[in-house]
Amino acid sequence: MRRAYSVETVRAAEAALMQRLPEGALMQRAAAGLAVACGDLLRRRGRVYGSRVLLLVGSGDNGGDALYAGSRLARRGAGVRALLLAPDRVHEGGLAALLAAGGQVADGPDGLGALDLVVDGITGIGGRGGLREDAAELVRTVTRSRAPVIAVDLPSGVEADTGQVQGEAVRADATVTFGTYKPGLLIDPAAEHAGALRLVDIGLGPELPEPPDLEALQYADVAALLPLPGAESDKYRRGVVGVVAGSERYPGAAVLAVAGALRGGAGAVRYVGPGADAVIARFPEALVHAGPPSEAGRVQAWVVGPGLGDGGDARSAVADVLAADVPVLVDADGLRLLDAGTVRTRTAATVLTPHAGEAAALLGAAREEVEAGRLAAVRELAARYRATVLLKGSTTLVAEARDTPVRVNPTGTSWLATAGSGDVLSGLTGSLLAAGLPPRDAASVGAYLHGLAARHGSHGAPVSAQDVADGIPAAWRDVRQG
Ligand SMILES: NC(=O)C1=CN([C@@H]2O[C@H](COP(=O)(O)OP(=O)(O)OC[C@H]3O[C@@H](n4cnc5c(N)ncnc54)[C@H](O)[C@@H]3O)[C@@H](O)[C@H]2O)[C@H](O)CC1
Ligand SMILES: [K+]
Repeated sequence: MRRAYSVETVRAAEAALMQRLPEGALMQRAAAGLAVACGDLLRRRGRVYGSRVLLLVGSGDNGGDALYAGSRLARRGAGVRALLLAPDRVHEGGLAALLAAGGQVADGPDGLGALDLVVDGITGIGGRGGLREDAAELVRTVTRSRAPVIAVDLPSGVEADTGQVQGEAVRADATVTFGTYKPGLLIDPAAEHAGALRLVDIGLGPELPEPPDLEALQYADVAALLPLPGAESDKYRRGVVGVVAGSERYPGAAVLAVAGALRGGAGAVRYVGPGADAVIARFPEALVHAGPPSEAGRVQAWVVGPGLGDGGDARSAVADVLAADVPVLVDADGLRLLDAGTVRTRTAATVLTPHAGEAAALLGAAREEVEAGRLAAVRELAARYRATVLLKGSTTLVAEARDTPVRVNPTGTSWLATAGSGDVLSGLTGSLLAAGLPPRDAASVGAYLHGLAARHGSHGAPVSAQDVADGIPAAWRDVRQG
């Protein structure tokens, strides 16, 4: 499990740890780990000795880390130059160490020549807002040099606590972060700026509280949550998921939601809606029903909404399902037919799976507001609807109304931005609910498998929603084989 903490929590842990350590010890631990990561990258590109390294040095401790790491690379024979953003306000101990190791201070951003590595020590957890113009100009210059970039602690210019990026920010090939992950390293757009993540243990662990502010499931966590049938299982004990989806206008949504549901671990799928012929044609194993969902037979969870439209039938179908005493996942058109009051008073779990536009409608906010503050939006939605919310996007977030960490899905891919992939996700997640997973786990495991299935089908090429559904078994096997 990747766990992330806010800047405030990191600072408190850092302060507590520093009480027990000699002055500057933490920075030395950070710089040592950073130098190792830089050395690994330089060796992959040739060798450390004689390599040309440029440090971008801000006036805080982030710059200090870069300078001490630079001094270690200089001792290993690298040609290290430091570009100081504020020569009058620089980490003196770090600069002295670099110069003592044979490093130099660069005159300016021009005439830097070819570079083998750029180390971004402009800002870390002390950064506020988009990069100031002087720093932004420097970042533009360095980006043009196309040299590989390693970011210190965070790519400078990203918001550590939210993942937001206002204005210019460093785009790194890798980020070496200290003590713990920060939420901004796991959530887009900042996560995209960070590149490959490397966590350096500086001994902060014991000072970090439970629970973390944010967490990201890893293979082993998902493998432990997958519902596996036992010897005594039958299709009913494995759980039956009901799917209310599709309409004259969107018949395919029914087929895609059922496709996802059949691969989510439930023992049977009950389909209710006008798309029965199309569903049966594709999935003869589906149980199909005409008439209201409440007369369709017992289910352990319902999925309602994909391609449902907003007619009278749709409205009554949603109301019918929400009246049931089992977990209900509401997606797509179903979300437009929801009122917070009904959801808040349900005793059984409710899972809402909006994309940013649907989340904005549920919150009465603008879509841009949701996209600019996804973490805040998903938390607000979960609290306001007293539900588990899966906010879809390049990094999908899962929050619940209880005080548990928000989960961020690490397997997302922009290839999932294709029509119908959400229908597959809702069926898959509904199936995990019917198989008995608690709502937060069903939503985060569903998103995890969905992302992995798309990556399986894609390998860098476009995938269709059907490909994603067909890729779920391979993703499931991947997780189990770990
Ligand atoms: N986590 C740990 O236990 C340790 C972290 N270390 C490193 O220290 C930084 C945090 O250092 P701090 O001095 O508090 O702040 P920063 O260096 O991140 O940034 C402050 C610096 O940046 C300037 N600044 C702020 N906002 C902007 C902006 N928008 N544009 C340009 N410049 C900006 C501000 O003026 C300050 O000068 C942490 O990230 C780690 O790298 C320790 O080394 C080890 C322990
Ligand atoms: K940085």
